[in-house]
Amino acid sequence: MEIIKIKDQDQIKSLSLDPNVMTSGFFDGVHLGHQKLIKRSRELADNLGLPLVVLTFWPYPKQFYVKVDQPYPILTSQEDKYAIFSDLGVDLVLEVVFNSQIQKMSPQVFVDKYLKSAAVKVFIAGADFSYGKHDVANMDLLPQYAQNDFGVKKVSFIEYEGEKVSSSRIRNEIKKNNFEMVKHLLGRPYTVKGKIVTGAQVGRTIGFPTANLDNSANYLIPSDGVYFTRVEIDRNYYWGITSVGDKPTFDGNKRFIETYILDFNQDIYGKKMSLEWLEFERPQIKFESEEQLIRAIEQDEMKMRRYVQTR
Ligand SMILES: Cc1cc2nc3c(=O)[nH]c(=O)nc-3n(C[C@H](O)[C@H](O)[C@H](O)COP(=O)(O)O)c2cc1C
Ligand SMILES: Nc1ncnc2c1ncn2[C@@H]1O[C@H](COP(=O)(O)OP(=O)(O)OP(=O)(O)O)[C@@H](O)[C@H]1O
Repeated sequence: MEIIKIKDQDQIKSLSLDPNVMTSGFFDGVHLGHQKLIKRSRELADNLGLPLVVLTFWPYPKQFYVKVDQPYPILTSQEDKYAIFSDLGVDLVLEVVFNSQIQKMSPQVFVDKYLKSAAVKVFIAGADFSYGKHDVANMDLLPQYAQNDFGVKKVSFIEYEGEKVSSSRIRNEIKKNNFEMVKHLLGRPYTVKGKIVTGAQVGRTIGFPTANLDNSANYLIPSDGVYFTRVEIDRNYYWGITSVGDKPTFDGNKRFIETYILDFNQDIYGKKMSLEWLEFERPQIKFESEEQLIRAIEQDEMKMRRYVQTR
């Protein structure tokens, strides 16, 4: 699978692409709905004997529509997203640099520059695919902008338990710590990845070493609390207890994602770690003393060991 970054609006034309089937979206999470859409697109492309192109974006277009100062949190990194695309048989990814210029582009110019210039024969997407402000260029209006240059195929929504599978639904379930439901909607467990970095380095030691996850990739992290997790480092798997919070017992003011890895004692600074969220255990507590915190973590560990035996 080839990945081409599209930095300016006339670049696609200069690529002189072969006629293709194209689908498009941000695909955050590459959830079950997205997977089904890509599989259908692949089948269509095979039937027509054409390659499959995914037109996607970076950064997250939602950022430009929802007025927030912080980058919008993601469910999947671009790297992981593209690995799934590749497994699903995508031939080419066009990653368009999304900016306010594209946001303001008229639907017709968008269709001309990004679809027609890419030699699209059939554009296939879910019923809610829209470009620009809502309902400006949606799947029903797209044939008008296509002007018979390409066909448009609308795919009906994939549902789970009677409700549309969507990234926003998955976000809500993560916020509610419903990791089993999230697993069903994603088709895999919710996993965040990042480097292990040094913590506050205040030199305090409570006898529970923790691996701090650097979340500069800006994954959506569950709310403050203590969680049972599964950790992957160098393709080895371990059980972990992850604390998300600002160490209220010590009046901390910085949020950490720190994991105490069971039966583990290695120097792992700088390594990449994957954290799979299994279960919420308890909220963060401001303990009266360090002693009480230590007793609580000992309890956490006992519960985790019991939990592991049930799996
Ligand atoms: C399993 C676990 C549960 C934790 N729960 C809490 C908590 O409820 N309240 C709190 O203030 N800190 C909690 N922490 C964070 C500890 O305060 C922190 O790991 C400790 O202060 C060491 O910090 P340091 O890395 O800065 O030395 C927890 C840590 C772990 C590993
Ligand atoms: N449940 C679904 N079934 C089929 N296609 C879907 C489903 N959800 C999204 N799609 C389609 O997948 C493509 C990518 O979706 P995109 O990332 O743009 O938004 P989204 O997943 O619908 O967002 P959200 O989940 O936040 O509503 C679009 O063509 C969209 O219509």
